[in-house]
Amino acid sequence: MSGREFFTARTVAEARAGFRPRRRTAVEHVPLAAALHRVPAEPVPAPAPLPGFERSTVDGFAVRAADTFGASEGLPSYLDLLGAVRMGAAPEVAVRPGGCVAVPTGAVLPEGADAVVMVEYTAETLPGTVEVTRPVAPGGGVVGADEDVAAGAVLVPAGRPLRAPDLGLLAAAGVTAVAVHARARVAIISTGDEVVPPSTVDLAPGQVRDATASALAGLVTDAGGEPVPAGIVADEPGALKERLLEVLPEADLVVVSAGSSVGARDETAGAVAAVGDIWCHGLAIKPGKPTLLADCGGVPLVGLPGNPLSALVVFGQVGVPLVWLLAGCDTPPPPSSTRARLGRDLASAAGRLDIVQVTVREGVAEPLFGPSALLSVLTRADGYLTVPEPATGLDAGTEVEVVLYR
Ligand SMILES: Nc1nc2c(c(=O)[nH]1)N[C@H]1C(S)=C(S)[C@@H](COP(=O)(O)OP(=O)(O)OC[C@H]3O[C@@H](n4cnc5c(N)ncnc54)[C@H](O)[C@@H]3O)O[C@H]1N2
Ligand code: MOO
Repeated sequence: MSGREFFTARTVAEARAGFRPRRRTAVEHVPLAAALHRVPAEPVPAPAPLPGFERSTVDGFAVRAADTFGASEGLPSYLDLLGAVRMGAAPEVAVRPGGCVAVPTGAVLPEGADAVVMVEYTAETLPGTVEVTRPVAPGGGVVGADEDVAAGAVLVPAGRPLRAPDLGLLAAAGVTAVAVHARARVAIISTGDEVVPPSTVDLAPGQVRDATASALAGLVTDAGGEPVPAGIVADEPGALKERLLEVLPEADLVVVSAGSSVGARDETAGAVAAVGDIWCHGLAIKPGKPTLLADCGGVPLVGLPGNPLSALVVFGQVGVPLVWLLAGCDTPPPPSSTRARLGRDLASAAGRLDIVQVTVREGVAEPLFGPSALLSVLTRADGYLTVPEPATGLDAGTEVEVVLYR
């Protein structure tokens, strides 16, 4: 095989299914205040039922439902008002046949009652007597002692990033710390003789500031990972291998941008082959074909195309799911998306996944064209659509799903 061709090219679907490291980050305990979007390492069971007591869900009167059957505006049921339940306190009075007890929303249901009639369907025309003008069924206006969560049931599952309501449920159950996977540490290496740090004020002819590393760090953070900046490596034989050997022991994932294409100075594949096994070199995706995936002694490595736009597109497709997976999350939280009509025809090649940047205005997705060398195509896009691997294109007017950037 000529050294100027990609070898072991794969589809994105193959990479997602087959390039799945076994490695997972360690488990740590974090307080609820630091647990948002973290991934529980184990399901968290409820230590006790929730809400823990039978509870009114309305402001009204606790009753025996049977005492209200047949009640109407014309022929109300008349019940003796026996007392009231205070919030946050045990009831001091029970409901007996023909009686009722005033209860606020959320109060303990007094003994003897099996329903709460809403205050709107009652009137206190005589002191001590409550007229009920609408029947309530047994269980109406009440939640059971374990209706939210039964004792021992799962409050939050393992492997799904915690959302705001999860924190609320854990707090309600008195669980104030959670065992979660540590954030995946993602070492980010840029390569190229022309690439200089963003802080460089005056550029020599041909130099470019490192755009990719900062943007990748953002994607890593968004995916719950911890970006570890690992600098810029020149296109010198041996330099990348040396840097890889430095960062690998401390990383859960290594990302190398540029140098994986077919140019004479493209050193990435050689350096990676020296420290690990290349799983694929060349991915059937546009943009982003010069992508490399490797296993470096259990640490996955993603070699990205040099063009920053392509690097970010590929990292979104194959890198972001890895950052989640390494931290124990099999199924990353779905991005928000919207349906739109495609504004014009799109051509594609069968067997290749196309990622097309679009704007969305009034339900129409308009593709943004331009070479992958232009990063601003990404900053102007509202989101992207995909032309699936088997398709040869999409016709204008087709309904498409646009994944939105946030
Ligand atoms: N003969 C061919 N030439 C190219 C092909 C091809 O198939 N045949 N593919 C093109 C595609 S597509 C891409 S993408 C690039 C990828 O090349 P490399 O991964 O080897 O990357 P470089 O050549 O080093 O860089 C490409 C481009 O990106 C700029 N760059 C690189 N790193 C950064 C960074 N951190 N920040 C900002 N800009 C960066 C670099 O200066 C180059 O302009 O190859 C095409 N060529
Ligand atoms: O794959 Mo290049 O990554 O299309 O710009």
